[in-house]
Amino acid sequence: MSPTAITETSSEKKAAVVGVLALQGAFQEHVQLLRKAAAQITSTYELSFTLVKTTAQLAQCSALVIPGGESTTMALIAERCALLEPLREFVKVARRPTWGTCAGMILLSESANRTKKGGQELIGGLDVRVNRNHFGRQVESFSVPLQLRFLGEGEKPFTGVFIRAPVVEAVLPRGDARVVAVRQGNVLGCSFHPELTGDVRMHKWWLETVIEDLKRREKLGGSV
Ligand SMILES: NC(=O)CC[C@H](N)C(=O)O
Repeated sequence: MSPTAITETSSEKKAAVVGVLALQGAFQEHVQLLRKAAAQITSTYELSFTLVKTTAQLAQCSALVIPGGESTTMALIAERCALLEPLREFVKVARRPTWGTCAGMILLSESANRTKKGGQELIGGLDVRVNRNHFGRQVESFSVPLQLRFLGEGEKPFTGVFIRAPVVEAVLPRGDARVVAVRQGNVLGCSFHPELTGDVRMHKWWLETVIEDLKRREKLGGSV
């Protein structure tokens, strides 16, 4: 994948693009919350947000969100648009910060069960096995207060919205788990839907990790 250029803006801020995969699912909600979160962050980077439907659009991005929706549909569309390999390269070779929510986390897992015969194409990046639809069907959707320690000690609980949500049932190669948020290097996954809460905290926290990554790449003298 070609390096992503950053450009100096008149305010001497460096511009960087964060993409939201827009093949299917709740991508608009993510864009709205990312914009709201970015407005609360002061940094030397001017972040802009874009919908990603093509390889060319992906190549502009320094980081990516993969939304909730239907992972099999998203994988199929990605395959038809020849986006699957570029996505794998983005996540696993370029190691760009990538956050998958619900179906997005399924796609970012190395292994998923309850897939149809023949299996499901995944992007991978997280050494976990997820169990799709672990928390039941659409009518069994629920929300529950979650204590997300990475948001800071003493923070009020975060509302976890679970809709046909997966669980991380194994951390590979170690074994059994029952996890709803997982981070491995540049890849973050969560079972729930922070973009449906209006609560900006998780998007803000993730964008701060993206900015850290941009700074690190700049220091290394590579592409941002
Ligand atoms: N809300 C969601 O993203 C549901 C994910 C869905 N169960 C799937 O397998 O893709």
